[in-house]
Amino acid sequence: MTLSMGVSGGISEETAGTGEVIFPEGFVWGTATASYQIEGAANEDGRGPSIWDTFSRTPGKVFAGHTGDVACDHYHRYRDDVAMMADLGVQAYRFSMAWPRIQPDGSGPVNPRGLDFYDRLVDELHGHGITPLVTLYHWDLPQALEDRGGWTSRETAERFAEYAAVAYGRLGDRIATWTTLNEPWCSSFLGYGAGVHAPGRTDPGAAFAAVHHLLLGHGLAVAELRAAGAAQVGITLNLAPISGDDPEAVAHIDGLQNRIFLDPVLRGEYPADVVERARRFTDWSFVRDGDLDIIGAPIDVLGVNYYSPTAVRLRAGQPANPVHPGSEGIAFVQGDEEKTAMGWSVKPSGLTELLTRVSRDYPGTPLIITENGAAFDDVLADGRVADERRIAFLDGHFRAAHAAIAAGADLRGYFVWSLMDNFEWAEGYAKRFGLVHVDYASQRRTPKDSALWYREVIRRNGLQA
Ligand SMILES: OC[C@H]1NNC[C@@H](O)[C@@H]1O
Repeated sequence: MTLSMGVSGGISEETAGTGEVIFPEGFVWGTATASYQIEGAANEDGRGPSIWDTFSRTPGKVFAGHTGDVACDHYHRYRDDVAMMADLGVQAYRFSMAWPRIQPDGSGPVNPRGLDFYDRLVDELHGHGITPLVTLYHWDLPQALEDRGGWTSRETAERFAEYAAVAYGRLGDRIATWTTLNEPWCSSFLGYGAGVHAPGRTDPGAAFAAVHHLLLGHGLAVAELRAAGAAQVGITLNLAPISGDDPEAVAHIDGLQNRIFLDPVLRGEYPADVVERARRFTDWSFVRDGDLDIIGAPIDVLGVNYYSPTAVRLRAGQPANPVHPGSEGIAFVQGDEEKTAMGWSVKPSGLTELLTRVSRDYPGTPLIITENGAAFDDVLADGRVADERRIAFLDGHFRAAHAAIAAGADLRGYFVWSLMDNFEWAEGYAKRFGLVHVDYASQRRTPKDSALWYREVIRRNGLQA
């Protein structure tokens, strides 16, 4: 089953507010994870070091010095985890492959034992009737490539395309949907600009070079995947609706958060206003003739990750937010909405706004919500996690997604982040996003109430009144 199969049947008559909501026939319900966040086995079966192995070992970078060395031990427990997904009725599973497992140095020799793991995982998924959706890169760049410049270097983009071809060569017969990158905004602006993610660099110029080479890697990988016969290719972007009273401030942040990725991938051009504003940090000389044609090659599906909206306003004297180069004088403000354990505003209507905007401004590409979910301070008591706030969060966002479909968005599926609690990057294991609770000492999995609720949503293909 491919994930962008045409959904048949119309939208049920949506009842306003909390009424019954039924999604189109064929709508795909899934869960999502990423390799470094769940696999563990960091030094097993030939896996090489990634920038996150290095970063998490750098004192002060990750909460309490947590690392992905063991994580959820998914590398060894994948059969039980897949069986657990099947029990929850999950129809599709979004996971990422660890480049350093497949090419320990990021180039050259392939590690067959790394590919063997994904072989086993994909066969287990198919054995349970669960459709795989793979992300080729979810931030665990081989350290050897970072040592040669990482995403600031054009070479990394070229090596990424080679890696994509290797991965497809082994698994292309069993994976229909291939997405190249997860959230290049995080890899570039958090990793090279603000330094709060691996590799921990704080150089805005490097961040813009990373933006370009990540996108070039995407385009080069799409060409390899197409040549190899991939059924569906795409990319996942973390996007947010930007609101505020000052149009220039909104345009500035919308440009850095959204349009600097959407425009190249879906229009084959960088937004002129972003290029001009960035000239104080870069001369864009890393862009070569023909690059934008490569980056803008058509894709079959756009993955959208949404968590929370962004609101900005002008504030005299406000220092730049290091995550948004050049944002002096722009304050990031939060409303009085409920907050998650990450401090993020809960605003389901932001999802409707985002999906309808993308559909309006970038028509013609089917959308999948590849991540949406929330961290709350879950408590396991008597073998149960009564995570009613997560249920409310998901209920609201599912309704918001349905409203976007009713407004014309071509939304094909929804992957809840995350299947299970896992390594939340700089927050380590302190933040729990899972539908399933993980006791890291025992590795015991406990489906939360939200997982049992989600099972009913999937069975019903919608929400009860
Ligand atoms: O912060 C929650 C998630 N956001 N998107 C990327 C994932 O790796 C994160 O865990």
